[in-house]
Amino acid sequence: MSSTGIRIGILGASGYTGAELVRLLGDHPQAEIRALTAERQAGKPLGEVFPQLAIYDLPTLVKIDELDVGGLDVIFCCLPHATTQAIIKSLPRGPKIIDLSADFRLRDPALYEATYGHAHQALELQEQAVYGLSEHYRDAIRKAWLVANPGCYTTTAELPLIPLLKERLIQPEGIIIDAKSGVSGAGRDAKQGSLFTEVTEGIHAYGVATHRHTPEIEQCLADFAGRPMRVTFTPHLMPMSRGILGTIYVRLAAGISPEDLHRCLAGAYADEPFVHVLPFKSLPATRHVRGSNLCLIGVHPSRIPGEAILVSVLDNLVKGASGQAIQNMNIVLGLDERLGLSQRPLFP
Ligand SMILES: NC(=O)C1=CN([C@@H]2O[C@H](COP(=O)(O)OP(=O)(O)OC[C@H]3O[C@@H](n4cnc5c(N)ncnc54)[C@H](OP(=O)(O)O)[C@@H]3O)[C@@H](O)[C@H]2O)C=CC1
Ligand SMILES: CC(=O)N[C@@H](CCC(=O)OP(=O)(O)O)C(=O)O
Repeated sequence: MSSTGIRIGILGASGYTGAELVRLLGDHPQAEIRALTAERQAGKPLGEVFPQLAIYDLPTLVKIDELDVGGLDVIFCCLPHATTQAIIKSLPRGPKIIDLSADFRLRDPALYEATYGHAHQALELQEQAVYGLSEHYRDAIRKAWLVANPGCYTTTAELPLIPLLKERLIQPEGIIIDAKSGVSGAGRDAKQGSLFTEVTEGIHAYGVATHRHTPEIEQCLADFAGRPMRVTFTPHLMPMSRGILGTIYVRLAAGISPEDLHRCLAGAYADEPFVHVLPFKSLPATRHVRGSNLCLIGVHPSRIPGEAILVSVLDNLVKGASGQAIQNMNIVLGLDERLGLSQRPLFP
């Protein structure tokens, strides 16, 4: 291992986002994976849990209390909600932390409690966390030691909406986000709702009017709209392993056309390596981003005058989680944001 390498620990490496980090970091020229943790799978080589990762020379999975934090530059935290905050609080300070859970995303403690059903266990850390939507919080991320990586649905919705709200091209009221996700978004843990028989050959809405990503989306959009935001967000579970597609209905501001929205988005993301706006009226599909850190956005006129439809897609495990986490690590460390993220979409 090179002496200039970034020494990395991954907490929760036996889960989907942890495994995805290992896959992606295999292409990062400076990443040195020094520690991997698991709970039930502790004691095993990661290649036994995920045979596709057996090609890498990796440390054995250990429990978190066996971790040597002092030897690490960066920790990716891929643990379940609520578990995460107590664990991060207990770690010695030093390494930069990129947290993939929802624990440090909501800034208002009362909103956190109302959304997650319990009081936050590490409010002093919450105040120091920076929201990690890379393209829009870059300056704050550069200075952060604790990055709250956004949720997968939230990234899908926020990337197309932020430039339009910032430029006042759409009305802040009446935004509808209809989103569909693959089942890996629910994690690897065995759950009734993730069973083949519950998911195959069908689609269903869930979390209607209550999903915990709604306040996260509203908090982020309010940062750019300069006013409180309320949105309608409905997630659906699809019979596919990866991918999210968000169809977003917006009302145009006075005198604005759907073409203006397209021009704004294309301009806003022209220099971004991971967000790409398709030609006007072209629409993206989840298979166009599978396995990559890309978010693709399409803009289409509505049949209803004064309205427009946006379609946004990403891979929930990459731009929606582990890919964006690596992008954030690169920002925090002052590296080229693209390092380790050159994977092309796997099509079809
Ligand atoms: N899946 C997705 O698309 C996305 C997930 N996220 C978030 O990222 C985080 C990780 O998600 P994901 O990888 O899907 O989850 P998984 O359920 O697939 O993995 C969870 C990991 O945490 C470990 N773990 C579970 N409980 C404990 C505990 N009490 N102490 C220590 N380790 C524990 C598990 O170990 P073991 O299996 O060995 O018990 C496993 O390695 C979650 O907070 C999730 O909400 C964010 C964006 C997208
Ligand atoms: C399909 C599915 O179950 N998806 C998850 C969201 C996963 C994710 O991005 O988000 P968090 O990090 O906030 O968990 C859900 O609806 O809760």
